[in-house]
Amino acid sequence: MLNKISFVGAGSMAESIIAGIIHERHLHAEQIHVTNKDNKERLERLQERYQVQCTTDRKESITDADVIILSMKPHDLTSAVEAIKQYITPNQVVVSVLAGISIEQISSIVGENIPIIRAMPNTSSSIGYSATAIARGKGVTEEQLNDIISLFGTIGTTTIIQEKDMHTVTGLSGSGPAYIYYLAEAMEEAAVKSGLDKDVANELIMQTIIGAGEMLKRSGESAEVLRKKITSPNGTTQAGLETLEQYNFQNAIKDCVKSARERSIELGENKKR
Ligand SMILES: NC(=O)C1=CN([C@@H]2O[C@H](COP(=O)(O)OP(=O)(O)OC[C@H]3O[C@@H](n4cnc5c(N)ncnc54)[C@H](OP(=O)(O)O)[C@@H]3O)[C@@H](O)[C@H]2O)C=CC1
Ligand SMILES: O=C(O)[C@@H]1CCC=N1
Repeated sequence: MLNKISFVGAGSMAESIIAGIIHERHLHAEQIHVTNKDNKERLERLQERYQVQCTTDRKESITDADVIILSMKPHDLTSAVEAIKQYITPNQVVVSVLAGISIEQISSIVGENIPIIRAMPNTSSSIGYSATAIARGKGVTEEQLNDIISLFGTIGTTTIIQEKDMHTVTGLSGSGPAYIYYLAEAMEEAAVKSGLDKDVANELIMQTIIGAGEMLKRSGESAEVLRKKITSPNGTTQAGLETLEQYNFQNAIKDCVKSARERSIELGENKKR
């Protein structure tokens, strides 16, 4: 049972999780504490929007928190943790949503005696639709793990994975919503170019994506089978898919996920910012 959670980092991902938790009423706003580097306006905005406890006082934010959620960019991890480390105790659990950074790396900065969990949510958290992968570090108790599963469970699905798979998951479902939005942008542009009203196009695209997602979830059939059911011989879908093939669409997607995965590895190796 969580009484206080503390976000260190108040950007897009922190806000998506906060919005989801508040929306699902998993915790009261006053149980959620948020701090960032130095952007006071951003903290004020979050406080106004969600009534969460925003402060630049790191001691106040960290002390007595059951969970500390690290939600800064990977290159800010060391400086952010150095500033809060003195207030973290072994009965707290640190959850990192950072791409690429391993539990071992976090542990070496936070302290070997602090339990650490890695989570890879996505921005659909804000409406309770995240696909969150969770990897457990050494020293995390069953109770702490269950608390974290239940926290992320309020903002979408949770899947326990081995930490070695975190780079792949980051490139797949962490970044994944952006690939879908990119597709939606192109579909909208094509529709508008053919004379369709933008709002009409958006309504149809949106429902098409939701419907396809729900079919994948509920029909019990594979993506391939579902695709084939739409593709009449010599019909419109076939014509569309043949064009995608000419552009090597599937290879582009495979390379997209691969590049994101490789970037996650690179972030962990601290090669390039
Ligand atoms: N965006 C996404 O879809 C996803 C992101 N992630 C991960 O979440 C993390 C955050 O990403 P995102 O929210 O997009 O990033 P943003 O750039 O939107 O936010 C970063 C936040 O970190 C804060 N910060 C920087 N330095 C410090 C510090 N020293 N102490 C405390 N806070 C600090 C910033 O504060 P200030 O404004 O004051 O500088 C800002 O609030 C990344 O590690 C990313 O890999 C994971 C899954 C999905
Ligand atoms: O682009 C990024 O690095 C982060 C991690 C996953 C999604 N956004």
